[in-house]
Parts: sequence; structure tokens; C-alpha cells
Amino acid sequence: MYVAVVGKGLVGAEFVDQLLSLPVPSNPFNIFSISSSKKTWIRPQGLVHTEWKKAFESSASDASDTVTLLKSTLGTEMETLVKAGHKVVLVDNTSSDTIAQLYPRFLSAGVNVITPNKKAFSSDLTLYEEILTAGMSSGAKFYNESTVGAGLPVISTLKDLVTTGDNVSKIEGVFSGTMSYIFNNFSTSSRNGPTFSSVVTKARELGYTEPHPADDLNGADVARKLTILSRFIPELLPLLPQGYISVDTKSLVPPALKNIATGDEFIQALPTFDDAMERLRTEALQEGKVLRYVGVIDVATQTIKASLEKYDVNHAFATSLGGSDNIIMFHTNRYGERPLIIQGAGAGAAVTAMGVLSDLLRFT
Ligand SMILES: NC(=O)C1=CN([C@@H]2O[C@H](COP(=O)(O)OP(=O)(O)OC[C@H]3O[C@@H](n4cnc5c(N)ncnc54)[C@H](OP(=O)(O)O)[C@@H]3O)[C@@H](O)[C@H]2O)C=CC1
Ligand SMILES: N[C@@H](CC=O)C(=O)O
Ligand code: NA
Repeated sequence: MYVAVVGKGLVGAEFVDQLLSLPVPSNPFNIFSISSSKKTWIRPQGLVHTEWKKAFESSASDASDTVTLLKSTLGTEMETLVKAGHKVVLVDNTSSDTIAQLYPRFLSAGVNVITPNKKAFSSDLTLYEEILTAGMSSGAKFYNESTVGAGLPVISTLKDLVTTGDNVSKIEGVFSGTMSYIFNNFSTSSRNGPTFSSVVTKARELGYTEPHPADDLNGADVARKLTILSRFIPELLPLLPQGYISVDTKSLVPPALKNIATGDEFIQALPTFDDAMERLRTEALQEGKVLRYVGVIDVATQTIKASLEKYDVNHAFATSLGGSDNIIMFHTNRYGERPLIIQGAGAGAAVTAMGVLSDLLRFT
């Protein structure tokens, strides 16, 4: 089985490490290519866990940008392998919209796609439907478990509930590892705490944030996850024609910081926002509450919402979450009295790459 890896950042590099660490005699995977945004190494030789990154820098070719290459020679080579009867999997470890737009082309050519990249599944419904149609026409599959809850089995659980005929009435919880880490540390039952900007900076250092942290703080990351999950529930499929943009979303990015181009500049400017967040924290504590950023998909009322809420200091969201924990509760007919709950780290390279690798192992 041939694996073309696009993106070798935090998640992509960890994914390659984990793939190369699988037991050798039973490892059915042949890494066909590894790409960053500007460099590609086709048919890499002698890849060794922990040492491949150095070899990539010296051996990868930077003749073309990766999107162009995927649309031309690299894409054609992958399609030739499919025609020769091989299984080929494109692993997109980027957050690129442009790469996401290529999924229908690859799927219809029989190339399977797995990815933690939320873009394709949470944008326009048209692209999502093209992906479904392309997969059905060729039999190629897409798996995207790490797009929601990183390695936590959220999407596979929802698919199992729906395909076995359960009725999902509501999904609710904390869907962002970054927001979870921020508020678990910033808003507690204690009067004094760290500044908002300092916990955001730490979340970024820990690898929880999107490449641009504003994509977490503006709620878009949660809105995208809610869109992805909603699209597995047949009655909600038409509800978000423009994808995550149609979700009722509370942004925590003040207007003055909205158009900052890079993540570094955004982090530098963030302390100007500390006083406003401090006021929210104090207000909540005066009511005996903490702040948590949550998402809800309510099937009955067809409401999909990402918002900052206050919870009693004894509520499960205040007491049982730590680190980058996500908690996702499925309310269904079969889990009527007590919801099915999934909880654990919802961001970070190791757990995200594990979700991507477990998707890849579905092909064995
Ligand atoms: N971090 C986490 O906890 C989680 C992340 N995810 C998702 O995983 C994905 C990767 O995240 P992360 O590893 O943190 O991001 P990084 O920014 O660390 O890495 C992104 C990688 O993608 C490459 N890249 C970007 N654009 C292109 C392009 N057009 N063509 C080819 N390569 C490209 C970059 O290349 P270059 O090296 O040249 O810059 C880089 O290697 C994102 O979609 C994110 O949403 C999902 C769940 C959790
Ligand atoms: N930035 C995201 C990463 C996982 O999807 C998050 O914080 O949850
Ligand atoms: Na997941």
C-alpha cells in the first residue's frame, strides 16, 4: 500500500514517526512521497524513525510548489499506481484549503484520502457532496477521525450510532483542545489566575492551536467541528449550506485583532485583550461560576451553536476537565437516560497523529 504524505509540521512529522515505528515485518505501508509546502521527496529511500527529517532536508526536491506537483506529476504517478492495482492513500496533514479542494479529483481517481484537516468537510456543502460522490464513483474512501477530538473516537462513534439506526437528538461538549486548555487554566474557582494572553501563548507552545491561533479564538475551529459532525446526521445535512460560516459562533477575537496576518503578530498583540477577559472571569466568579467554550448540535430544534458559557464551579465541565481535554456527549434514543460520553486530550501532535494513523490502519 502506497502512502503519499502531504504536510510534515507538528502532526505530519509525528505521523511519519509513528508510521515508521510500526512493527517492521507486518508494516504493509510504503511511503511513496513526503511533502512540505515547497519541497517534495518522491520514493524516499532508507527512511528511519527519528532520522528521516534531516534526510528530507537534503534529499527533497524544491523544484515546484506541492499543490502544482499534486495536480501534475505527483498526482499522475499516484493515479498510475491505482491503475496498476495498488492501494494508494493520500494523507493530508496540512490545514490547506487548496489541498482540500483536490480531494474530489483524487477520490474519483481511486486514491483514498485521510486527514486531520477540517477544511474540506466544514466548508461549502457543494465540496462535501463532491467528495461523497467522488468516493462512491470509484470506491475510494475518506477518513477524517482526527478532525474532531483529535485521536478520540468521536467520528467513528457517531457513524456507528447513525448507521446502526440510533437517533441522535443532541451532541454537546467542549470541542476545542485550545479553548479547553485556556479556560481550564484561566477560569477556575480561585480568585487569582494567569493572564489570558499567557495561557493562549502556552496553548500554542504545547501544539494545541491551529497554525494561526485566531482560528481557535474566533470559534471557527469549533464551528468547523460542529459542521463536520452535523454532516453525518442525515436530517442536518442541508442545514449548513455554507459550512461553518452558517454556525452561530461567538468569537473571542476583538475587532482590533481580527485581521492580523501571522500567528506570531497575533500573540504579540494579545495582551491588549487581557483586561476585557479579566472582567469576564471576575464576573463569572462573583456568580460562583467558571467560563467554558462549548458547542451544541440540537437536532430537534436544528440549532448549531458555539459559545462561551458560564458553569457552576461544581459542574462537570468545571471539575473534570484538565489539559487539552475534550468532552463530547451524545444524547440518543439508545443512550436515553445517560449520554454516551467521550473524554480525553483533544489536541496535540501525538494524539492527533495517532488518530490519523488509526484511519490509515483501516485499510489493512
Ligand atoms: N495540532 C493539533 O492538535 C491538531 C491539528 N489538527 C489539524 O492537523 C493539521 C496540521 O496541523 P499542524 O501539524 O499543527 O500544522 P503545522 O502548521 O505544524 O504544519 C502544517 C504542514 O503543512 C504544510 N503545508 C501547508 N500548506 C501546504 C500546501 N499548500 N502544500 C503542502 N504542504 C503544505 C506545511 O509546510 P511547511 O513545512 O513548508 O510550512 C507544514 O509542513 C491542521 O489541519 C490542523 O487543523 C487536527 C487536530 C488536532
Ligand atoms: N486547534 C485545535 C486542534 C484540534 O483540532 C484544538 O485546539 O482543538
Ligand atoms: Na477524533
